[in-house]
Amino acid sequence: MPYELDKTASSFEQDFKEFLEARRDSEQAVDEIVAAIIDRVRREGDAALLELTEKLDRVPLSADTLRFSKREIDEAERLCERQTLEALELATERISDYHRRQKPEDLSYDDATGVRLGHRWNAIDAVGLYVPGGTASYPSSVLMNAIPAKVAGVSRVAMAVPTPDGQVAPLVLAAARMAGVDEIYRMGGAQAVAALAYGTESVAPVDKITGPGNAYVASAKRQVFGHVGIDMIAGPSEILVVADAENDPSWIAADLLSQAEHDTSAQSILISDDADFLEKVKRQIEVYLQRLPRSEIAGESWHTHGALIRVGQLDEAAELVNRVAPEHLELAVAEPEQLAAHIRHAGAIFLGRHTPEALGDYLAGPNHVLPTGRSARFSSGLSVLDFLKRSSVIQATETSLPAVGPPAMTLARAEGLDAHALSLAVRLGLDKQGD
Ligand SMILES: NC(=O)c1ccc[n+]([C@@H]2O[C@H](COP(=O)([O-])OP(=O)(O)OC[C@H]3O[C@@H](n4cnc5c(N)ncnc54)[C@H](O)[C@@H]3O)[C@@H](O)[C@H]2O)c1
Ligand SMILES: N[C@H](CO)Cc1c[nH]c[nH+]1
Ligand SMILES: [Zn+2]
Repeated sequence: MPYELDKTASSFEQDFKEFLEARRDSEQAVDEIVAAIIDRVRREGDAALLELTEKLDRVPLSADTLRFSKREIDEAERLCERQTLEALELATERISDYHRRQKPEDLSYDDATGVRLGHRWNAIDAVGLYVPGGTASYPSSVLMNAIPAKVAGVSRVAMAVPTPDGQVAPLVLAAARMAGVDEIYRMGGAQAVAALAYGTESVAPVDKITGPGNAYVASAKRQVFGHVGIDMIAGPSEILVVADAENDPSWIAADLLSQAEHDTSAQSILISDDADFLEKVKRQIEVYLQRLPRSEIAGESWHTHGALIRVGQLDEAAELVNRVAPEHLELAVAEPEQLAAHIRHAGAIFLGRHTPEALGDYLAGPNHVLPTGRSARFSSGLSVLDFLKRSSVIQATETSLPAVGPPAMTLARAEGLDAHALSLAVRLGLDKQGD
């Protein structure tokens, strides 16, 4: 059964806390498995990578077959249906258009003392894109990772995708070519993240790893952070819908299942002020679960990590949303903007009854790689900025240094760092002993 919580009940706070913490224990077990995998790949390189890929994805590979060849990508493109490629092209255009608008400008100005200040943006040299592929394939995630990297100007874009039982969706390879990916490797999970971070004989290391994945991928990214950069924790998908009773229950039920079907660890929450409506959605979910192909995954996810929450008034929902900090938030209410004004923590917000989250997954334009596990409290969806970094620029001159140098010397001496003071003093002619 999904959790059923009533905001007016005296046990609400405790129940809600338990609901939010339910996934933590299983995360700890995953962390231990992942630490051992990373350690092996780091020490043994290709040998461990290939052995783990054979064990976990059931695909025997050699150093020669780890990377997809040009011929394999040509062949995959030929296998894709025209209509699907056209939809992918449309998605590429829309996602590119949105992300090009994110490109930031350099900054440069002269302050009142005449010192020139600013910053310059530079692309990261090499990035590793993780594209999930354990139980479903995600050509859309190829575009969402690769397009911002290319817009930023990254020169080496390597992609990892697992090929369980040796299978890969041709559209994944077609999407990689469409988006300009340079290298594609048949590897997934923690071993792929470790190979990208530390490098092996066959995989050159990258500087930053981005992209979504299951709990193993999310844990691996967390554990290699510091050696390489990462975008965020984009783990098992989540949706939170706030809906009034004017909605068609079947629309909302489908929206909740759209994220539940990603992973048994996905999370779907519905908040409403109407108990009858919650009951109708719950019943409709069971109806859909009878017919959806991925109902085994969606059903387990819904029954273990789903929640129906009744509030007295819909405006109480904002406080709960901010505590959950969901990856995706749908506001299926009459005045979505009014409610959205009180939302501070959500990866992406979908306004109104006609904006299902699935639109954002594919081709609305904004990125679908979004923070999960309450990390929307401190991070944002993937963007062009994730593939850039900033160097600040400072230029003082013979005439402007005298204005800012002496107070800097004062601070250096206050810190007891005399060589700092000296490097200013010698330029200002204030180093009496040096004469
Ligand atoms: N947050 C986002 O932006 C976003 C976007 C798209 C997808 N997703 C999520 O990505 C995930 C995709 O998951 P998936 O499983 O289909 O593919 P995946 O590629 O993330 O994971 C598959 C890999 O998991 C590893 N693995 C599986 N079981 C393991 C075990 N017992 N021990 C060690 N490693 C193991 C294997 O190495 C396998 O290659 C879902 O959770 C989905 O919700 C998130
Ligand atoms: N909802 C996922 C992000 O959590 C992204 C996705 C890709 N394909 C379908 N959905
Ligand atoms: Zn989705």
